[in-house]
Amino acid sequence: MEDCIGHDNGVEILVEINMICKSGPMKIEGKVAIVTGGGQGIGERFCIALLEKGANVVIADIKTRQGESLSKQFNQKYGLNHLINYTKSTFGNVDILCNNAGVPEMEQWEKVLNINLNSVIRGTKLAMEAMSTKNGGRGGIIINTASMGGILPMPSGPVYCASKFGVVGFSRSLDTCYESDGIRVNAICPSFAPTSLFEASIDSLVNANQHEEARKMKAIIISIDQVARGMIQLVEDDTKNGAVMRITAAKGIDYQPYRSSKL
Ligand SMILES: NC(=O)C1=CN([C@@H]2O[C@H](COP(=O)(O)OP(=O)(O)OC[C@H]3O[C@@H](n4cnc5c(N)ncnc54)[C@H](O)[C@@H]3O)[C@@H](O)[C@H]2O)C=CC1
Ligand SMILES: CC/C=C\C[C@H](O)[C@H](O)/C=C/C=C/C=C\C=C\C(=O)C/C=C\CCC(=O)O
Repeated sequence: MEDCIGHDNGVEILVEINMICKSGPMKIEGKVAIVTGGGQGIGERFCIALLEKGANVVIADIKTRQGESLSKQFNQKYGLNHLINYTKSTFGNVDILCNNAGVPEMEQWEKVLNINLNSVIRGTKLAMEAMSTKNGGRGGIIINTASMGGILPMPSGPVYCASKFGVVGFSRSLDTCYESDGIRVNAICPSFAPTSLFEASIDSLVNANQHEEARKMKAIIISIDQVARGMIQLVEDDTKNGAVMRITAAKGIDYQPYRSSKL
């Protein structure tokens, strides 16, 4: 807004108009995104969706046919810390972080918590340092992939469920960071989607003769593309901060309602 209307309330109007202009949807084209677990499944669709919107996408994955050597190199050499520094030094900024990597329930339950929760916390903290307007960054958005298993109990995967409840609580607790650092943090909670992780979970149930539980999970399956559309909605809508998006067969994309109380 170059020219001034000339009198005091003109300036107020200018400020007001500026504020209105600033609240448009976040433009993804040209932004820099990181997608952990981007080698397949939901993460791969996240990469495609962000690429289709013109973002530069850094894929961090330990197991992908196409870029396995790069991913291994990435992960061996860089890890999350170097991943973010590498992204910032290569592209100048980190604007979007999808903490998406995850593993299903397994015997080594500490691994489930380490990857599904600790890495989400670590990645969020590191990205916030890179993104924060307090550190010369330009702000940004962090999408933490939780699960409907982060809202509802999951007898078939109690530790997995605990990790996802943790992701939801952690993400919701960071809603003050938009005001202080220009960073929005949201959680996305898909229901069952046809990926390797889901298939591994079905196999475990079938092997344990829990055929009815497996049938129930398959009955409420959603599409991976639906999840990617939900992620894009969270990135583009800058009114979404500390939000918990649900993606279910029954209700499509909606948001978990919470009482506004905080501790
Ligand atoms: N598929 C489903 O039914 C649902 C999945 N989710 C969540 O979505 C996210 C993505 O899972 P899916 O695409 O379904 O599974 P997937 O197994 O198809 O893809 C997960 C990707 O993450 C990668 N990964 C695992 N550990 C990693 C690590 N330490 N560092 C880097 N990459 C790592 C894997 O190599 C894989 O490429 C996970 O957090 C999962 O818990 C949430 C709700 C539903
Ligand atoms: C052990 C892990 C096995 C599979 C994990 C899956 O990958 C995924 O993370 C878990 C999904 C869990 C889905 C659980 C319930 C889904 C319920 C519905 O979709 C019910 C419909 C609406 C509920 C919303 C409401 O209460 O209004």
